[in-house]
Amino acid sequence: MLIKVEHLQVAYGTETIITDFSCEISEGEILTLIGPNGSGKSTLLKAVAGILPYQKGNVYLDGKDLHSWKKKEISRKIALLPQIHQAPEDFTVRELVSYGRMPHQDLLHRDSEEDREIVDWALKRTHTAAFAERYLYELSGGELQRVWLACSLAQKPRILFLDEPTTYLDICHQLEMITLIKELQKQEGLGIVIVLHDIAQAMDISDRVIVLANGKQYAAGKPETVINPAMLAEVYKVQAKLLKIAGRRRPLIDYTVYTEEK
Ligand SMILES: Nc1ncnc2c1ncn2[C@@H]1O[C@H](COP(=O)(O)OP(=O)(O)OP(=O)(O)O)[C@@H](O)[C@H]1O
Repeated sequence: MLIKVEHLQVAYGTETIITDFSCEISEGEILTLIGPNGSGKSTLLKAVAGILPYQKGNVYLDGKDLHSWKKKEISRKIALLPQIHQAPEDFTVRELVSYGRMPHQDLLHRDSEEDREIVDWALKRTHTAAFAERYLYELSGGELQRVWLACSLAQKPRILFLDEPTTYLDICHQLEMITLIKELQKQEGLGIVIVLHDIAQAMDISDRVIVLANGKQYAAGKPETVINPAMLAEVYKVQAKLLKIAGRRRPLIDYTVYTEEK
């Protein structure tokens, strides 16, 4: 286990968003966070990645309290791909991805041969090498999403936090992203914590699922155990049927929104 979270509490001002949250995160597994809008998923990722302060509880990275790590050291182990990204549009793709190497560099060691090799590897891994010399403003939303993933990979982290990485992608590129995430887990041994709104995708991709509701852990476990009609009714207020399909490892989900009885 690489990350251990104990009784975490995170607040914005006087409003507590995460209350008493505990979990463990290991390399080589895909852990998916699901939960309604505003349930605290992004807040949780930011706090565990050391970007947002937390008010109570403990986070241990490699057995050491997160507060005792320098930000740069955390960034060599955890890369967070947020929902919203900002970068000057006059950056080229390669320039942006090269920024992923910063946690491994200092003033005397900038842009080494190894850095360039890792940037090339990240571009290749995310199928973005073909437009490495283009400016960011020349990319589609889906291409840009993959470039940001390349930037996170260039950090060479052991754990990747991905906040809704499929949201702006068409169905083909969503599937491509999901396949890439599975490859990164299997071939690179990365631990991946991913926030998803698509429950079927969560069912398909995850080794483990945590359901967050109102800043608390509602349920955690294998996707086929955690994702069930009772959870979907209570947490998401939808009626759902899980449909078993021959040849598919996990069921499909058919939803209906509850309607007021006349
Ligand atoms: N910087 C901030 N200051 C104050 N409140 C915030 C801030 N960021 C988020 N919040 C609030 O914290 C709550 C949880 O937000 P968060 O973004 O973590 O939820 P989420 O589960 O990721 O939501 P979504 O699925 O909509 O992305 C929301 O009510 C949000 O309005």
